[in-house]
Amino acid sequence: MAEVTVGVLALQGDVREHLAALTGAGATAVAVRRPEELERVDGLVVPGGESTTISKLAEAFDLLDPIRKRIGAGLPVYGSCAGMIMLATEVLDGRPDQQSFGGIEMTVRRNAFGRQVDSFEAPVELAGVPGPSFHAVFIRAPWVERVADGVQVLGRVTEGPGAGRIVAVRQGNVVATAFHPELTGDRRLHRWFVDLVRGATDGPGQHRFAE
Ligand SMILES: NC(=O)CC[C@H](N)C(=O)O
Repeated sequence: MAEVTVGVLALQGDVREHLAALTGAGATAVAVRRPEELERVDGLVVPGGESTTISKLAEAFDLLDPIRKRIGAGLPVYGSCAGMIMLATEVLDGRPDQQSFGGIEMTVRRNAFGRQVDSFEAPVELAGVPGPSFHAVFIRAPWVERVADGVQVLGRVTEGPGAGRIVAVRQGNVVATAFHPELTGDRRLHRWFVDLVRGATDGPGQHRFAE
């Protein structure tokens, strides 16, 4: 199987958990803090954490535009929770100066499930990922309020206060979930993403556009 290097944006958030999950899924996993490090990866994970902080640090570390450009050139990217927010073209309830990388034409609402359900767990089935429902962990999670044509809805909350809400999406090579598979032992999503990276990579630094 082709070896692929997947970066984890290491500015803030649950970086270590994603690095471990990617290693477990068969990729070479590296932390990305500088533009030079970004150039070497075949795929990128934007972790959960705090999107306002990740946004500020991405600007301070000169990563905002390089990441936008690589996404535009077809880089496979997966974002969980705050990472989902960073991949949205429109963010509701964000800070006025909050920036995102874009990549998925969608509107997300930060902290959407509200205070009473700051954190909760619910089963979520993901289209394209075989096996039983994910035991999805939501922590001050966003939900997706609108998707443009061309954005595939991969999963919705099936139970509880947010039942029916979209919490997993894909547009081309860019994938996002409102929940955190990196916090559970379930590696199916990371394996699926590593396969997506393999499929998109013809050689180091070469990326095709998604089907
Ligand atoms: N667990 C998380 O990543 C929380 C996301 C956080 N509420 C934000 O707006 O970025």
